[in-house]
Amino acid sequence: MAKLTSDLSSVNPVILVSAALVCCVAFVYVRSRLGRLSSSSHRPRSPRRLPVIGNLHQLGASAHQSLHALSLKYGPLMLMHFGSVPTYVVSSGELARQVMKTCEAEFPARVMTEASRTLFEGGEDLLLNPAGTRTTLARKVCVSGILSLKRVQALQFIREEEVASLVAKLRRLVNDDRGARVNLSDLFLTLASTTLSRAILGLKSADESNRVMGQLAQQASNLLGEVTAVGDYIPALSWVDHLRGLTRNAKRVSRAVHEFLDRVIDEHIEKQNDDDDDDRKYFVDILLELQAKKDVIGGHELTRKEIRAVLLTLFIAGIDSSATTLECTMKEIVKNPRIMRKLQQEIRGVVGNKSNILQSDLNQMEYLKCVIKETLRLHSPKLVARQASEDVDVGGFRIPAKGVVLVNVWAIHRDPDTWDRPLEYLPERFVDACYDYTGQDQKYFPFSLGRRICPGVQFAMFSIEYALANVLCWFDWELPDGMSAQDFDMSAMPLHLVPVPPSHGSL
Ligand code: HEM
Repeated sequence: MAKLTSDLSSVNPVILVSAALVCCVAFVYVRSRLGRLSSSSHRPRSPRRLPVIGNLHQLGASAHQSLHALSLKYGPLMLMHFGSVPTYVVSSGELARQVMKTCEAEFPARVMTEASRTLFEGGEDLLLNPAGTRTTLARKVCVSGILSLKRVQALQFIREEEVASLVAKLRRLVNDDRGARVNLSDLFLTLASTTLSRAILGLKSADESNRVMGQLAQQASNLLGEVTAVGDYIPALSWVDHLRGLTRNAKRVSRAVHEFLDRVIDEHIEKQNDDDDDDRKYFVDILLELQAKKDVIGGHELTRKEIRAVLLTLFIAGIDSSATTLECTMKEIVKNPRIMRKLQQEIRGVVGNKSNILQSDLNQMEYLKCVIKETLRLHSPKLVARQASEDVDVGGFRIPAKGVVLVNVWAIHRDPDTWDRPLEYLPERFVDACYDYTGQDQKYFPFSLGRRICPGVQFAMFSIEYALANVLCWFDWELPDGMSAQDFDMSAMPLHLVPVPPSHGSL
């Protein structure tokens, strides 16, 4: 002890102070490491991030693909930071089910961006960001009112007329200019847009207003898909969006959409009393009736703003998704001539000598249904977002209130543990398989799962099956300029194909 004391007393005081300082620093470091370790055990793994931008630099041109590649390293639930927004990325079916179904009450809302707040007049949209009874109201309005099976069937005349007009256009082209190619991307977009404009607002397809609404819906949809709004991720830099004109553009589109919808709603209010034909009621008429009843749910009366929001949501949700499914199916089957032949044989076998296809014929087209399911496996919406309303545990990790979750549907639909040859287009995988669109299966959910599942499934399916059956029954399809199926590039936009008279002759 004396030795020790004397030894210590003989040490230079500068060395003593330095040693004490080093010990303090070491203590603080070890404590902070231990602290971080204990809190990170409740946090998923994260790729390394940069100051300010977080992990934004790791998102390539296709965010879903970049996120999938990172998830292979960091696991099926990883934490990323897009600017200042902590985002939990889910890449397994089991975790997707937990977020979207088991914990659906804790994840009631989609994520609002500056563009959606502007378009939906402050973000109170019933469908994008609902809360409480408004959610129930919105779902009721959509599911049992405007998108019910009865209503969707009653509007079959619109699908028939619009598809007949597309077929007539193609027939004229084949007769007048054989071998000419058509821009199928454009034709499908117009078909989806005119069909929905008629069903939602009753706008006649030949009217200028139908075309204008289609364009406005497209602009609104582009705004919502705008991932480059810097302010959504780094609020301090939102002035960049002002400088780039993004904010001004969103306001302009929002104003134009609302003025347009207001005009149409007023016209329908004027006409409401003269027209009692229930089968000719459009979605806007149903909403106005619900508004007039005033007792939709708990005495809540639909406001004009809410009606506009529901109408706009239907346009945005319905047009691109339907057109993309039609376009991707045609791309996949021109790339796979065996599938095209098998499908045409089925369709033509069912239609026989009839000169038009009936809605009831579609029930016998089993292979057509498998083809569409396979298209939706590979080409349905890629990322679905949710925001937690309170702290919630997912996969053993705590996601805090306001935490954003991105479900990578693209990756789940290609999971090699679920799907044999996952990258190949094989409609046969759905023959005798029990996958459907009801969101029962965590491995396959192109229309989503849980309480936010797409309420437009039936409308979409009737429209897509009917359009494809017609386009494939009355025409054969070739690639332009003698291109072979192997050389066809799936990512080529727009899709140009050459319609020719069917090999069995009748056009
Ligand atoms: C192939 C075509 C379609 C696909 C693949 C599709 C898929 C989806 C998906 C994945 C969602 C997101 C659900 C979520 O956030 O969990 C959604 C929402 C929605 N879809 Fe569709 N959809 C299609 C067509 C349609 C059509 C034609 C309509 C209307 C006529 C429609 C109306 C809606 C509405 C209103 C929502 C919002 C529901 C809510 O927020 O609760 N969809 N759709």
